[in-house]
Amino acid sequence: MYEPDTMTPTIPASTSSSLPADWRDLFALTKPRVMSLVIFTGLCGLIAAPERIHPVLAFTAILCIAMGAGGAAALNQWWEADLDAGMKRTSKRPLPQGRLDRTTARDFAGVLCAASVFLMGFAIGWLAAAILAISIIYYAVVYTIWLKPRTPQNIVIGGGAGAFPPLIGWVAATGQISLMPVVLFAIIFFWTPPHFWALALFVKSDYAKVGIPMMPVVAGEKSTRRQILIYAVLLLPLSVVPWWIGGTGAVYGVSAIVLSGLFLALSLRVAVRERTGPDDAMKPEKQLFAYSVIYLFALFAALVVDRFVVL
Ligand code: HEM
Ligand SMILES: CC(C)=CCC/C(C)=C/CC/C(C)=C/COP(=O)(O)OP(=O)(O)O
Repeated sequence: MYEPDTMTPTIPASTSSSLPADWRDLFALTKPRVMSLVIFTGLCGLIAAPERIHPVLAFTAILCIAMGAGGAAALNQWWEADLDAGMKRTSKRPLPQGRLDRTTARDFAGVLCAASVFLMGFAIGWLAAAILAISIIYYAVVYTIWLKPRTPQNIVIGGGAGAFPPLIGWVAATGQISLMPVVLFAIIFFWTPPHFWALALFVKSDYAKVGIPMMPVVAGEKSTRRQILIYAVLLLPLSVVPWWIGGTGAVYGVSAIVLSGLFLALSLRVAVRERTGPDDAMKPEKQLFAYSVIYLFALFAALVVDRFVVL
């Protein structure tokens, strides 16, 4: 396991007492901004699928994805409260700030996760429920507890967790797994390393401080930049596969080429760049991170638009 230089567990002592749970803190525990894209990709998977389900069932399926993903994110923060307290970016979260006690967070997370899987199973189907359960375990246990503190490949392997939502949406609509949702899974899987390492480059010192072996900390900036480029290169043809296999029309295909082309251009700029010093604002890295989020929203929106527009 990667050995940290220093550990700074600085959670206020008040977390051990029982605090009244504020709904805003519980909501924050679900990482709502990250989850907005998780929910969106799940919804797009459901809409892009060739079969329709009743709107109430569709709403229920998306609610289950939101509850499961939010519950897993809450479990992640329950487990990592000490680490979060030591990092500038995460130190304002409810647990490190002592606004919520750990038992409440754990119970809230457990209820959300269990309810999401059972509701999905009873209302939609047990295949979708099983994949939802796998993705929760993947994020909360395989990534958070096992991979994240051990290997710089944590987010490459762990990226699978966040790639499941469109597959779950698709299976909720059709009841089965086919090639298209597997390709959608692969697109998010290959998108995750550039998405995350762009951010990791400019918060590297945070991760180093608490001993998390993120790629820039372990392999260095140069290697991380090169690896970002490799994934962006692979992502371009992969994002066009849905069109190539006849799963979508030209609206999606052309959008994928344009969006992925820009993704590649921004990644290339990050890859060839040398940091100029400690005051370097890392603007290209921040732009790539911001664009990665826009990219995935736009790509999945194109998938849905394509379904309704016939050229
Ligand atoms: C192992 C995989 C991933 C890792 C390690 C990761 C990590 C991160 C981190 C650390 C942030 C900063 C969030 C914050 O400061 O609270 C972030 C932001 C974000 N992530 Fe990811 N991410 C992953 C996968 C995903 C996936 C699969 C999605 C959605 C499909 C996603 C969507 C987002 C969004 C929308 C933001 C921006 C949130 C904001 O506006 O602050 N991420 N990600
Ligand atoms: C349905 C379901 C369970 C979906 C999974 C949702 C999902 C997006 C998983 C990806 C993992 C993720 C957001 C990691 C954030 O990294 P981190 O937790 O290491 O970030 P932090 O340092 O901000 O805590």
